Amino acid sequence: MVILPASKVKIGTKSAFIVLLKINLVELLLSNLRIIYFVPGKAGSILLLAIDIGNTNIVFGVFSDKSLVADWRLATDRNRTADEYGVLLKELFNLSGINMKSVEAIVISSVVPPVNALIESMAKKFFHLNPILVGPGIKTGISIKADNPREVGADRIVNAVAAYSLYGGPLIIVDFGTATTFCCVTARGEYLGGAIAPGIGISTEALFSRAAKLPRVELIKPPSVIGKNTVTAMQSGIIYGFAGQVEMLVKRMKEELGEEAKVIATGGLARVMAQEVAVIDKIEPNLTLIGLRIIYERNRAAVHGGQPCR
Ligand SMILES: Nc1ncnc2c1ncn2[C@@H]1O[C@H](COP(=O)(O)OP(=O)(O)O)[C@@H](O)[C@H]1O
Ligand SMILES: CC(C)(COP(=O)(O)O)[C@@H](O)C(=O)NCCC(=O)O
Ligand SMILES: [K+]
Repeated sequence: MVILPASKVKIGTKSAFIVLLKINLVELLLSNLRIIYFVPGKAGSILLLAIDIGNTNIVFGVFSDKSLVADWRLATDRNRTADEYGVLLKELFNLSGINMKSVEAIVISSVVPPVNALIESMAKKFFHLNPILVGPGIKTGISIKADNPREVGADRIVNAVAAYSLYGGPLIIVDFGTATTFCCVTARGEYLGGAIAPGIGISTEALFSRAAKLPRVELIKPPSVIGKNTVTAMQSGIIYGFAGQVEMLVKRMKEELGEEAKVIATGGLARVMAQEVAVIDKIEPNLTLIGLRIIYERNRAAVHGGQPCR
């Protein structure tokens, strides 16, 4: 919004000044309406808090209906207490101008079981809600064809739900998290399985912690594939090495699927990698949060009888 100070409006243009003033007043009104619209909780809307507990980060997403209105990342730390997570979250809600009391449901996906109880007790104490944990008994809407569906990481299933709902199948989902996971979904929405590789962050961590002369490097693309110094040589090995890993696995998976699958990338390092990997069709940074929202919708009637779960 632009408010022109009266001193900047030339004398002799009184009517222009009035027009400008009117435009500014209308804009002021509209921008305030926008603020009310975009800061749910203030407008009394019902919110869903989706929590994705990964091995490196816990991602929190607040949905107002289908829109993600805020998302925050906190480090996964099993030594933190429920109170500490609660206070951090309260602060983040306040900073975003969202009323915590407007959260009517919480849905959680976790691949770090020791942290579950912590986050569940935070949900009870700070939100007065019993969260839904994605796991056995929760309807996902996709059929899992892995040998043992119970052992598949909840984040992989939630990603598959979101990607299938957004793009249809066949699909290959690549999640650049603590591990790099590859998941295949058929045209009919069946989860087939995939691959689990050591993640980029933990692999590079191993490299510089185990080799005395190798420094910690920034994960950026070097000027050339042939590195001219230790840092650029490491960046080349990491960026192009992992790009090659993705290309090879995707190529072989497509061959095995026998169909031209769409490739969707997510996870903390998806953006960096997608620049170097031609086979990635789409980046969805919030794929897991989107999947959690969809799963909540599919289960809300069964879990709460359609009522808020307070
Ligand atoms: N916004 C970000 N920008 C750059 N790197 C990130 C970002 N978020 C996470 N990372 C890095 O990506 C890796 C995986 O993170 P994340 O996807 O949060 O893992 P997980 O889901 O396993 O907790 C980590 O090495 C982390 O440091
Ligand atoms: C493969 C994973 C470690 C990935 O976790 P993340 O990188 O998101 O922290 C997680 O999905 C997991 O623990 N899965 C269980 C094994 C499986 O999916 O078969
Ligand atoms: K994850």
